[in-house]
Amino acid sequence: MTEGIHLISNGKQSLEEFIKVSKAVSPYVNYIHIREKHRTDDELVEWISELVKNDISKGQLVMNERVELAVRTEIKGVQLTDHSEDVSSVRMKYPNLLIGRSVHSVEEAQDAAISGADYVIFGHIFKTNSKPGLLPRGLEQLGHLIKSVDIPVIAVGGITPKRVESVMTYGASGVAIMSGLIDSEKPIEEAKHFLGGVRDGSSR
Ligand SMILES: Cc1nc(C(=O)O)sc1CCOP(=O)(O)O
Repeated sequence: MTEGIHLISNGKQSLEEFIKVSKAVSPYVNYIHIREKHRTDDELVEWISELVKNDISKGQLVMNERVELAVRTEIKGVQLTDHSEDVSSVRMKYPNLLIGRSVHSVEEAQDAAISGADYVIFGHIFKTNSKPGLLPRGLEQLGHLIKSVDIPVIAVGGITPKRVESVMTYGASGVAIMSGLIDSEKPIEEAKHFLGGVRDGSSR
């Protein structure tokens, strides 16, 4: 299942800081994405092994872009982008790997779906400091994109607990969150709010 809550690392925390947040929120989130573009493969292998030592399941971990590293470390999945290997070639090589694709248009989403992605992440929906200077795409575009594909669409960008219900009402299967959990002073409380929103929104 790809629905629910995806936590995404912000590329700015130390491993220790990220482990702290991950441990706190892991009971409330479905997936934990390691999105640390500037780090070496060796560093990321260490991230995975330390997260696992801290009771984060490999089944919860998703690696941004680095497919071979995800396969080698036997974690759950990869999040592909327009800079990474194609969905179709990854799907052909690794039939059982969870494959998400980050998309920014209906065309990209449809291509990902046809190519065998399990889900797409679409954004950014709301204005967010994590994507400075770029116009948000908004709920209407989210709703339109969701209707144009038959795989789950996860909403990303400026997601707060209060906004979860609105994206779920537009048909999202879940939300991906960076600052809403990473920068929170009370990540457990915040994660519970996010989870409440996802549950209420999806039961509509
Ligand atoms: C990782 C990411 N991808 C986006 C996209 O639009 O594809 S927006 C984003 C950052 C989301 O951060 P926050 O939860 O702090 O708004």
